[in-house]
Amino acid sequence: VGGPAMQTSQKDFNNAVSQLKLLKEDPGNEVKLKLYALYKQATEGPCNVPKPGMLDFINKTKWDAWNALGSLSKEAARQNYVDLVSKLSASSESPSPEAPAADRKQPESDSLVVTSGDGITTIRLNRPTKKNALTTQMYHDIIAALQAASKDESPITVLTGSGDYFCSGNDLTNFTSLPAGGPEEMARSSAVLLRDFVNCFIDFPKPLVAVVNGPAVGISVTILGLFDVVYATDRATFHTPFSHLGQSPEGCSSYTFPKIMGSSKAAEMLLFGKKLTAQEACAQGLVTEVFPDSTFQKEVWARLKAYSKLPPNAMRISKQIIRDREKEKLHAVNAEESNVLRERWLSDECMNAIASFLSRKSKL
Ligand SMILES: CCCC/C=C/CC(=O)SCCNC(=O)CCNC(=O)[C@H](O)C(C)(C)COP(=O)(O)OP(=O)(O)OC[C@H]1O[C@@H](n2cnc3c(N)ncnc32)[C@H](O)[C@@H]1OP(=O)(O)O
Repeated sequence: VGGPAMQTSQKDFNNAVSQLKLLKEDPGNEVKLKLYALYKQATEGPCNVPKPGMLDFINKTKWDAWNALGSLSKEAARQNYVDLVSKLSASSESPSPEAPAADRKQPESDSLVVTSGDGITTIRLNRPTKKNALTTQMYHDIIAALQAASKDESPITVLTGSGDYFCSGNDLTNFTSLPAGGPEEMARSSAVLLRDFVNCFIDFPKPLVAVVNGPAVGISVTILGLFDVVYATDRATFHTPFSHLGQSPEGCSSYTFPKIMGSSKAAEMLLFGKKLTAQEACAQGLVTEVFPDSTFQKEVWARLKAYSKLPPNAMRISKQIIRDREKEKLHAVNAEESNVLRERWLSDECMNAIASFLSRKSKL
């Protein structure tokens, strides 16, 4: 680091600080945290202030990030800061690689990719380095993608993931960017977002298939109870660590899971966070069929392509008959679960669990 670091002048650093304010896109919380830490290190040197208390989430996370830079020199921190800002400026100026389809609003971030072809609209979670954890933006993008898919030409809609995970559930850093209204406002807006997100799955009018390409955690497991068909690789696992996180069930799972697998198996998952293998999830009715990982993609897509040639109106109407009987109940359950979670998110149990996940991160 010594050589190039020495070449970064104070002027380059000041320019980078100004350039950052001109970025067209929000770089996201993790990058902002990194920038904060590098800025502090570059201007004040190694972290020299007392660690904030456990429940002072934001300041503790910032402190952890700064402290994690250890004895990095001011010059090296300046260089890293300048490099990072220049990378961000370059990527925010590069044009989008794909022209938006005329009838579909493209997702706001590249963490979600929506494509259509062979009679199938595929919504792909595309944040593999974070195990496809769902950011707030991704919830909004999935809602928009489902609304568009409900009106598009494809008879079948699929949700799947990129990389080795299907999805690691809610991105736990979502809870660290507190709005002006503080934790209460954060909990309120998250509950509204959760309710709207789950409502889209309840109301989705066509066959909705989950292609579970790897382990699934939290909300990515619970919503499976609202899909019509769930295909899983034999590498997939399914767990909902709600109690570990001081949280409670969502995605209508407090209603769908007992119905699908019986109350005691559902309780083992929802209360104790028991992790199921793909075979177990299939035996309990949460998964429709399990495929060997080596042939998973080939077999599943071949089958879905064949199904997509079935008469689309017949499939919609059949789904409607099945779903309509349950809709009112599902909406009521969703509203209740979202309200309960709103309070849970403000509990010490939940705050401590999230703080503990975040401090695990900062040590990595
Ligand atoms: C507004 C609506 C709210 C709806 C609420 C829903 C409730 C839930 O979904 S509860 C479930 C929440 N999810 C979790 O508790 C999972 C947390 N993650 C993990 O336990 C582990 O990361 C893993 C078991 C998924 C994977 O472990 P592994 O050792 O293989 O990989 P890691 O090194 O831990 O992960 C790589 C990378 O990804 C980050 N990451 C993974 N999952 C999340 C997550 N859920 N939130 C935030 N970040 C996540 C992880 O920190 C690593 O990041 P770095 O490389 O930067 O360290």
